[in-house]
Amino acid sequence: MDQASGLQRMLSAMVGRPVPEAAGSHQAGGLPTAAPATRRMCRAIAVAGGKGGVGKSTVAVNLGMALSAAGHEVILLDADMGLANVDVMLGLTPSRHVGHLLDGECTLEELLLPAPRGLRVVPAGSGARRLAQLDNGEHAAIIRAFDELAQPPEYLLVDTAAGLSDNVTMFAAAAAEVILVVCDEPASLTDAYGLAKVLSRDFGVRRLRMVANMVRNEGDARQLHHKLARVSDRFLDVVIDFCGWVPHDERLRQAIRRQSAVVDLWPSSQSSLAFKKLAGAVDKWAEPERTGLDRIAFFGGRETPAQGMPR
Ligand SMILES: Nc1ncnc2c1ncn2[C@@H]1O[C@H](COP(=O)(O)OP(=O)(O)OP(=O)(O)O)[C@@H](O)[C@H]1O
Repeated sequence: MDQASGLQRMLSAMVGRPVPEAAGSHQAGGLPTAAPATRRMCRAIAVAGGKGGVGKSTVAVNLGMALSAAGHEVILLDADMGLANVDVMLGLTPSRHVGHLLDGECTLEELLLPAPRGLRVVPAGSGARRLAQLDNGEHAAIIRAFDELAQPPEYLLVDTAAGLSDNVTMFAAAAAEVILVVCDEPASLTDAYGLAKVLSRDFGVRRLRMVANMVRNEGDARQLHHKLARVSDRFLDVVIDFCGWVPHDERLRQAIRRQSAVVDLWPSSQSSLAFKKLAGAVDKWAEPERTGLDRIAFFGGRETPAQGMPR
């Protein structure tokens, strides 16, 4: 069995039906061991997933707020350029967005919008086609703007768009960590696999994390991870670690309708507790090794001042 047809079979088994063949595949490879380091490095975490509607923005907003509520300095960049939704989800009313930054009309500092629990948001701008098709120089300008912050955050959460556009891959590859949000739908698994393939093959990303969203319990979440990891272990040069799960929770939908984060509105709800647990897990991650990579990255090893106290 050649490698391509092997992948085909595995993908079909993963989603329970035949899957059209994708171009190219990769040999499995090793993962460099992450070196322990101090907890004061600025860390960028992209929240991605490939498929639309799997809960990327929900995870980015609530994980960001859970980290912020635990006393960390957190900025959330809405990187769904041109179709901003983080500000809408949180009921914020930005007067400027990333487009104004690119045009030199404001600094990144001036763009930061305060949200509940100490979270700060960089809005993406809505309805601007130009923002949905940024070129590499513009991606680099946005990423570099974070180097100019007088007080760099401890965490930068980057909420990426759906799909595999440069807006997704450039921002994801520039982050030290990438969380793939996956739900129990065949297209979610295959799209997450597709994104993992592009990030590993074209950008040299060697480790991803997976959060299972809208699942019933941890068993289902781990099963979902197993399906994805089984195929990626075999065909991609990237390791996908399980990093947590969020239950399907009606409270979460209600919070979104009220333009609030569930973590803020109903801190004891099932999903809020899951986001707090996820935040605790994220805060225990070791520093990733990204040595030898020749690409633009958020912060590039910059350190942040000492952490604050829980809010
Ligand atoms: N754990 C959950 N329980 C219940 N509903 C959820 C959960 N996670 C997300 N949702 C709902 O799913 C919908 C899509 O979520 P969200 O907008 O976060 O997805 P997305 O991946 O960012 O979508 P897009 O790629 O289109 O921006 C929202 O209505 C949200 O309320």
